Amino acid sequence: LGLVATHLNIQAGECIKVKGKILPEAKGFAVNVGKDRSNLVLHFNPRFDSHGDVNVIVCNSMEDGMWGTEERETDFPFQQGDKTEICISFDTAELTVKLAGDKKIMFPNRLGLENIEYLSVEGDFAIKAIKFS
Ligand SMILES: CCCO[C@@H]1O[C@H](CO)[C@@H](O[C@@H]2O[C@H](CO)[C@H](O)[C@H](OCc3cn(Cc4ccccc4)nn3)[C@H]2O)[C@H](O)[C@H]1NC(C)=O
Repeated sequence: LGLVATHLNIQAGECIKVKGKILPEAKGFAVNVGKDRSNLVLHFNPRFDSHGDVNVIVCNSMEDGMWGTEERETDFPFQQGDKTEICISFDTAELTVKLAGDKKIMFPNRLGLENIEYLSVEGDFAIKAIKFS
Protein backbone atom coordinates (compact mmCIF):
# COMPACT_ATOMS: atom_id res chain seq x y z
CA LEU A 1 0.00 0.00 0.00
CA GLY A 2 1.21 3.58 -0.52
CA LEU A 3 0.52 6.81 1.34
CA VAL A 4 -2.62 6.93 3.50
CA ALA A 5 -3.83 10.15 5.14
CA THR A 6 -6.78 10.07 7.53
CA HIS A 7 -8.61 12.57 9.75
CA LEU A 8 -8.41 15.17 6.99
CA ASN A 9 -11.09 17.83 6.78
CA ILE A 10 -11.18 18.90 3.14
CA GLN A 11 -14.22 21.03 2.42
CA ALA A 12 -16.11 21.60 -0.84
CA GLY A 13 -14.25 23.99 -3.10
CA GLU A 14 -10.84 23.14 -1.65
CA CYS A 15 -8.49 21.00 -3.70
CA ILE A 16 -6.21 18.05 -3.08
CA LYS A 17 -3.06 18.18 -5.22
CA VAL A 18 -1.02 15.01 -5.72
CA LYS A 19 2.32 15.50 -7.48
CA GLY A 20 4.71 12.71 -8.36
CA LYS A 21 6.34 10.48 -10.91
CA ILE A 22 4.76 7.53 -12.69
CA LEU A 23 7.16 4.58 -12.62
CA PRO A 24 8.78 3.65 -15.96
CA GLU A 25 7.13 0.22 -16.12
CA ALA A 26 3.89 1.33 -14.47
CA LYS A 27 0.91 -0.99 -14.85
CA GLY A 28 -1.39 1.43 -13.00
CA PHE A 29 -1.85 3.63 -9.99
CA ALA A 30 -4.80 4.88 -7.97
CA VAL A 31 -5.75 7.96 -5.95
CA ASN A 32 -8.60 7.32 -3.50
CA VAL A 33 -10.52 10.00 -1.59
CA GLY A 34 -13.51 9.67 0.70
CA LYS A 35 -14.56 9.07 4.27
CA ASP A 36 -12.39 6.00 4.94
CA ARG A 37 -10.94 3.01 3.04
CA SER A 38 -14.40 1.40 2.65
CA ASN A 39 -16.27 4.57 1.66
CA LEU A 40 -14.61 6.22 -1.30
CA VAL A 41 -16.26 9.09 -3.11
CA LEU A 42 -13.65 8.62 -5.84
CA HIS A 43 -11.27 5.84 -6.79
CA PHE A 44 -9.26 7.41 -9.62
CA ASN A 45 -7.36 4.61 -11.36
CA PRO A 46 -5.28 5.23 -14.48
CA ARG A 47 -4.44 1.84 -16.04
CA PHE A 48 -1.51 1.53 -18.44
CA ASP A 49 -1.94 -2.21 -18.74
CA SER A 50 -3.95 -3.90 -15.99
CA HIS A 51 -7.18 -5.85 -15.62
CA GLY A 52 -7.24 -6.10 -19.42
CA ASP A 53 -7.35 -2.30 -19.78
CA VAL A 54 -4.70 -0.39 -21.77
CA ASN A 55 -4.43 3.39 -21.33
CA VAL A 56 -7.82 3.82 -19.66
CA ILE A 57 -8.73 5.86 -16.60
CA VAL A 58 -11.21 3.90 -14.46
CA CYS A 59 -13.20 5.92 -11.94
CA ASN A 60 -15.51 4.42 -9.36
CA SER A 61 -16.96 4.88 -5.90
CA MET A 62 -17.12 2.43 -3.01
CA GLU A 63 -19.85 2.35 -0.38
CA ASP A 64 -19.47 0.17 2.72
CA GLY A 65 -16.81 -1.83 0.89
CA MET A 66 -18.94 -2.40 -2.25
CA TRP A 67 -17.77 -1.01 -5.59
CA GLY A 68 -20.22 1.13 -7.54
CA THR A 69 -20.52 1.36 -11.32
CA GLU A 70 -17.29 2.19 -13.16
CA GLU A 71 -16.91 5.15 -15.47
CA ARG A 72 -14.09 4.91 -18.02
CA GLU A 73 -12.17 7.64 -19.80
CA THR A 74 -9.96 6.81 -22.78
CA ASP A 75 -8.52 10.32 -23.22
CA PHE A 76 -5.40 9.33 -21.32
CA PRO A 77 -2.94 12.18 -20.48
CA PHE A 78 -0.41 9.98 -18.68
CA GLN A 79 2.91 8.47 -19.79
CA GLN A 80 4.97 5.87 -17.94
CA GLY A 81 8.06 7.53 -16.44
CA ASP A 82 6.55 11.03 -16.54
CA LYS A 83 5.98 13.45 -13.72
CA THR A 84 2.35 14.39 -13.29
CA GLU A 85 0.03 16.40 -11.07
CA ILE A 86 -3.60 15.64 -10.23
CA CYS A 87 -5.92 18.15 -8.54
CA ILE A 88 -9.13 16.80 -7.03
CA SER A 89 -11.85 19.20 -5.88
CA PHE A 90 -15.52 18.58 -5.19
CA ASP A 91 -18.89 19.90 -4.21
CA THR A 92 -21.94 17.99 -2.96
CA ALA A 93 -22.91 17.11 -6.56
CA GLU A 94 -19.67 16.10 -8.25
CA LEU A 95 -15.92 15.84 -8.13
CA THR A 96 -13.57 17.50 -10.60
CA VAL A 97 -10.18 15.95 -11.40
CA LYS A 98 -7.87 18.40 -13.15
CA LEU A 99 -5.09 16.76 -15.14
CA ALA A 100 -2.18 17.82 -17.32
CA GLY A 101 -3.02 19.68 -20.52
CA ASP A 102 -6.05 21.37 -18.91
CA LYS A 103 -7.93 18.09 -19.08
CA LYS A 104 -10.82 17.73 -16.65
CA ILE A 105 -12.70 14.62 -15.56
CA MET A 106 -15.96 14.95 -13.66
CA PHE A 107 -17.41 12.21 -11.46
CA PRO A 108 -20.69 12.26 -9.52
CA ASN A 109 -20.47 12.62 -5.73
CA ARG A 110 -22.49 9.44 -5.18
CA LEU A 111 -21.91 9.43 -1.42
CA GLY A 112 -23.02 13.07 -1.05
CA LEU A 113 -19.98 13.68 1.18
CA GLU A 114 -19.66 17.22 2.50
CA ASN A 115 -16.02 16.78 3.44
CA ILE A 116 -13.17 14.43 2.61
CA GLU A 117 -11.37 12.81 5.54
CA TYR A 118 -9.38 10.10 3.73
CA LEU A 119 -6.75 10.05 0.96
CA SER A 120 -4.66 7.15 -0.29
CA VAL A 121 -2.27 6.82 -3.23
CA GLU A 122 -1.47 3.30 -4.42
CA GLY A 123 0.39 1.53 -7.20
CA ASP A 124 3.22 2.50 -9.52
CA PHE A 125 3.53 6.13 -8.48
CA ALA A 126 6.37 7.86 -6.59
CA ILE A 127 4.82 10.73 -4.60
CA LYS A 128 6.73 14.06 -4.67
CA ALA A 129 4.21 16.26 -2.89
CA ILE A 130 0.71 16.33 -1.52
CA LYS A 131 -0.90 19.75 -1.09
CA PHE A 132 -4.25 20.73 0.34
CA SER A 133 -5.29 24.25 -0.64
C1 LIG B 1 -15.61 -7.79 -17.30
C2 LIG B 1 -16.12 -8.42 -15.99
C3 LIG B 1 -15.18 -8.10 -14.83
O1 LIG B 1 -15.10 -6.65 -14.74
C4 LIG B 1 -13.90 -6.27 -14.10
O2 LIG B 1 -14.09 -6.50 -12.67
C5 LIG B 1 -12.88 -6.19 -11.94
C6 LIG B 1 -13.07 -6.62 -10.48
O3 LIG B 1 -14.12 -5.85 -9.91
C7 LIG B 1 -12.62 -4.67 -12.08
O4 LIG B 1 -11.38 -4.36 -11.42
C8 LIG B 1 -11.53 -3.66 -10.19
O5 LIG B 1 -12.01 -2.34 -10.47
C9 LIG B 1 -12.13 -1.55 -9.28
C10 LIG B 1 -12.75 -0.21 -9.66
O6 LIG B 1 -14.03 -0.45 -10.20
C11 LIG B 1 -10.75 -1.35 -8.63
O7 LIG B 1 -9.87 -0.69 -9.53
C12 LIG B 1 -10.21 -2.75 -8.27
O8 LIG B 1 -8.87 -2.62 -7.75
C13 LIG B 1 -8.86 -2.30 -6.35
C14 LIG B 1 -7.42 -2.34 -5.97
C15 LIG B 1 -6.63 -1.27 -5.68
N1 LIG B 1 -5.42 -1.80 -5.44
C16 LIG B 1 -4.19 -1.10 -5.08
C17 LIG B 1 -3.51 -0.78 -6.38
C18 LIG B 1 -4.07 0.17 -7.22
C19 LIG B 1 -3.41 0.48 -8.44
C20 LIG B 1 -2.25 -0.19 -8.81
C21 LIG B 1 -1.72 -1.17 -7.96
C22 LIG B 1 -2.36 -1.49 -6.75
N2 LIG B 1 -5.46 -3.12 -5.61
N3 LIG B 1 -6.70 -3.47 -5.93
C23 LIG B 1 -10.16 -3.61 -9.53
O9 LIG B 1 -9.80 -4.94 -9.14
C24 LIG B 1 -12.45 -4.33 -13.56
O10 LIG B 1 -12.25 -2.90 -13.70
C25 LIG B 1 -13.69 -4.77 -14.33
N4 LIG B 1 -13.49 -4.54 -15.76
C26 LIG B 1 -14.50 -4.10 -16.53
C27 LIG B 1 -14.18 -3.91 -17.99
O11 LIG B 1 -15.62 -3.85 -16.07
